Amino acid sequence: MNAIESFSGYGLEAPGEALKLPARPEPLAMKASETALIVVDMQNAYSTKGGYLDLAGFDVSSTGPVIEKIRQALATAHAAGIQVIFLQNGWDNGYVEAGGPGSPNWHKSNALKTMRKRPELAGTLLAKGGWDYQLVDQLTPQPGDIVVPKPRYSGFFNSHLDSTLRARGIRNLVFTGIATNVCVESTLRDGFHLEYFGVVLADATHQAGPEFAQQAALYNIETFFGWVSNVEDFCSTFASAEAAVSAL
Ligand SMILES: C/C(=C/NC(N)=O)C(=O)O
Repeated sequence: MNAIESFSGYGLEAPGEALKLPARPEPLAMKASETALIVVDMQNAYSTKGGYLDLAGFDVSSTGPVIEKIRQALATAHAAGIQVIFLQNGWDNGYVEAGGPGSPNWHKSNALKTMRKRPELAGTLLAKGGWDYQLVDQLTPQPGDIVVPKPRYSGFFNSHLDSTLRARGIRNLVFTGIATNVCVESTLRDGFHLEYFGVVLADATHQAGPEFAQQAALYNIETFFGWVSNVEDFCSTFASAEAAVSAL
């Protein structure tokens, strides 16, 4: 029995059967109705050539297979009745939400730094309304999916993510997206502190930086903050929830 199986709930009995997702360091029991698939920042900025990460010198040449894996996870989530949430990172086009020199974000954000270094890019990176900010064409939200804009690495800061999840009785967060070692890990860690169970589908994520950053993030998650699984196990686990939804 794992931690979730022995948990007695918080007054509301969620419908559906708890399924056991194979994961490291141990399988995780979760109900589709208490689970959200979180797609982190799958914007041109993070996965397309000519987007922010590419312009800032990070390698985005192998994000294609990640997009395909996320598509597979999305198909299963939709069919199984799992709430899908897209996080979208960025700021108003005047960059007020990015914070000025009084914010560490102004000093650490590589998007803001790149625009300061290359004035011809000013106003283009991660600005709402622009191509860089847009979700990639291959991952368009479907009716019923929720898009949560966020202005910092963690999806829980200055956003409606927590209230959106709590209002729906969601306690398990299945993470996909880019970057594993920045916004995925930041959001999963904050979720941990807010009592959400976080699991990352490793092959549906990609790091910003060298491969060791991916491995370090996954090690941290598996060892300290959550669980690590993959798309195939997620899809085969929730195929039975899918069957239950289509029988309704
Ligand atoms: C480096 C970086 C990562 N963002 C993310 N979505 O993980 C950034 O936003 O500057």
